Amino acid sequence: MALTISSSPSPSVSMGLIEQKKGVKHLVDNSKDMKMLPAEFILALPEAERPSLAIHGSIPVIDLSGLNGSIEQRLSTIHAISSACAEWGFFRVTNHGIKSCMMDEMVKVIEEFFRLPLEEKMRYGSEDVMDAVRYGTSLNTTRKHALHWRDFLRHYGGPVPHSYHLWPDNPSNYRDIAKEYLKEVWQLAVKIFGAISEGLGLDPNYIERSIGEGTQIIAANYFPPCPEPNKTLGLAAHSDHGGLTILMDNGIHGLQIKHNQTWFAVPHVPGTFVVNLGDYLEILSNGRYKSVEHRAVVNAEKTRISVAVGHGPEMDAIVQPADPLIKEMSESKYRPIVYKDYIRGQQSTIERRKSALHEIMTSSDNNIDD
Ligand SMILES: O=C(O)CCC(=O)C(=O)O
Ligand SMILES: [Fe+2]
Repeated sequence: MALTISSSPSPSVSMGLIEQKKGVKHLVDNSKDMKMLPAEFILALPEAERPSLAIHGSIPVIDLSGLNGSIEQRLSTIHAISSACAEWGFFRVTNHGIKSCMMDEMVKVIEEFFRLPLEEKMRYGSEDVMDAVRYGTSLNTTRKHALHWRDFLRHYGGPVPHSYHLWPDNPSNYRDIAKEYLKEVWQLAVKIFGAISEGLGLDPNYIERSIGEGTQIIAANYFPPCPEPNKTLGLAAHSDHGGLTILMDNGIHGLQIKHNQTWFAVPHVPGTFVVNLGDYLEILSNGRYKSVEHRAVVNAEKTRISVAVGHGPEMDAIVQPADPLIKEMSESKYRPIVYKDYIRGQQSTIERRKSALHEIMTSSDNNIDD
């Protein structure tokens, strides 16, 4: 069922448009002892999809040190990654080579950014989904929809971050820390892309070659405590547009993933990353792997921060299934599309889920609800 703006009368208070655009941190900071969720945030979620009903589960855990081990270890790690991609589309990585202190430092500087006065953050305010740097709130404030309980900072990274000079210069160490973090995360993504290529029976460099210079986008999400967390979401169900997202948070639970039509809560495990497949890999694998819907739930007590970094092809690349996989399956299950057009379309939806991907599927027998 679609998420729609609740039509039932709500006893909650209501906010003006200007106030809405100031975001949820500002709202919470300026409302003493808020007990009720403002009506604009109430999401009409089907009963079975209530955040509190998610099952506590565990996703596959991949020890990446296996990729540098003996031939047997390497093959068994690649096999474990392929199975995780086919069965879950989500896995946790350990021994990934990024130091915990760097992860902590990144979360800390993001937290400092969100703690800046509103005017300072608004220097990066943008409603254009393609802008290189954007501070904002909810999902898409240019269109009327039930608001999401999150503020965000998004910007491009990449091995050579062309937009570096546009990134926040306050906190003063933000650029240095983010640059270093994004560089390491990029290398990690390339390593996993290599294993996924091999698992798909492709040349080990196939995906790396396909993404070329690539596109890396960081989305730092800030979810303050919410007065009625079961009535809204920090981020509603969506799949990511890129190939791989590498995600961490500040230790506060909130990520849920849809697996076999059931929402699973994914716990925080210190020092690890959660990796998920996005639409680009579903397309490239010609549907062998599916991007997975996930969402962020909020809680009444603690602020949650998550840092998601997506990795996809160059903006002007034409996204389509890998040739060898089209030949193997005797059909192409997705229509070619320029990646930036795909992103623009996906980011402009308000009922996100996997709607953008469904638009480019060539046959209706693709499992719509996977
Ligand atoms: O907050 C989370 O755990 C998920 C964030 C996410 O899915 C995103 O930014 O795309
Ligand atoms: Fe996501």
